[in-house]
Amino acid sequence: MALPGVFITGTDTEIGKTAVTAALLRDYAARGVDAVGMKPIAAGADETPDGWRNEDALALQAASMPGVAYEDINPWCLPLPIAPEFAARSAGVTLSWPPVRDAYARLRAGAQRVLVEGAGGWRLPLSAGAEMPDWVEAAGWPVVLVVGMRLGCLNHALLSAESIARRAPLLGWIANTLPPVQRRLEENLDCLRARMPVPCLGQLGCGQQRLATNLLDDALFCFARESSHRIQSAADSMERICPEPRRGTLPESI
Ligand SMILES: Nc1ncnc2c1ncn2[C@@H]1O[C@H](COP(=O)(O)OP(=O)(O)OP(=O)(O)O)[C@@H](O)[C@H]1O
Ligand SMILES: C[C@H](N)[C@H](N)CCCCCC(=O)O
Ligand SMILES: [Mg+2]
Repeated sequence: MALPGVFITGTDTEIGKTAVTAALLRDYAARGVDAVGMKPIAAGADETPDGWRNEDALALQAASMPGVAYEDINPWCLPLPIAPEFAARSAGVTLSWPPVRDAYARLRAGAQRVLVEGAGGWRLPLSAGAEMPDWVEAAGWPVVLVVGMRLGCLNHALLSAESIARRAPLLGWIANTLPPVQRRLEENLDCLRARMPVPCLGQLGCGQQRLATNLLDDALFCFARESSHRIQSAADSMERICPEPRRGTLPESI
């Protein structure tokens, strides 16, 4: 079964999307699953002899299966560490979907899993008429929400889940325990487990490097099966409504 990429978004910037994505990639590697991380848009980069390089994209490349080109991991690498729309303006470029679409196709052709890290939070503006959810919808990526467990995360998590569900399938959420560990952490986790519309797929602890991928895989395979059933039933319905003409019999209307 061809699995779609999974879009990893977060309740904010700097809340652990990269830490969680890299930890998931390391667990896939330990399980012998060929997995690759992607950072379509990165804002904040250093100039190197090989070109501009972003630390998130490098971290994902390091945690990915070997031999993946940086340019496919990070098609849009912008020098300034600011909102990508403004960083693109400063760089004299306009963020567009085709380079991301083509790079993703190459990554997906060579890997069993592709984890696509967003930038900032879910509704990231990209240009005058586009936001990141437009690309996620175009790609058909299901979404996982990383919740940075810090004061304020309850509201951010619930609002993000509500907004994501309007545009894309939300597979689940992952708790990331950033330092310093928030007060009453367990009560915050219990509150989200009770209120979030989708299951918790794991928790990355403080300073941990690995995160089990089994719950993510369960949710992803379930999504892929349901999607293929929907496509098949739509095809079946079309067949019933307008069956292919049998050879040698032309419809009366011609
Ligand atoms: N579970 C954790 N334990 C310890 N440090 C963490 C943890 N999660 C994140 N951090 C640290 O917090 C900082 C922000 O994390 P990270 O870069 O993953 O955030 P992000 O959401 O990917 O940010 P951006 O929006 O810029 O992509 C980093 O210095 C990272 O090492
Ligand atoms: C530069 C930073 N580390 C992120 N890569 C980009 C964060 C974009 C935030 C946009 C916003 O204000 O919502
Ligand atoms: Mg990141």
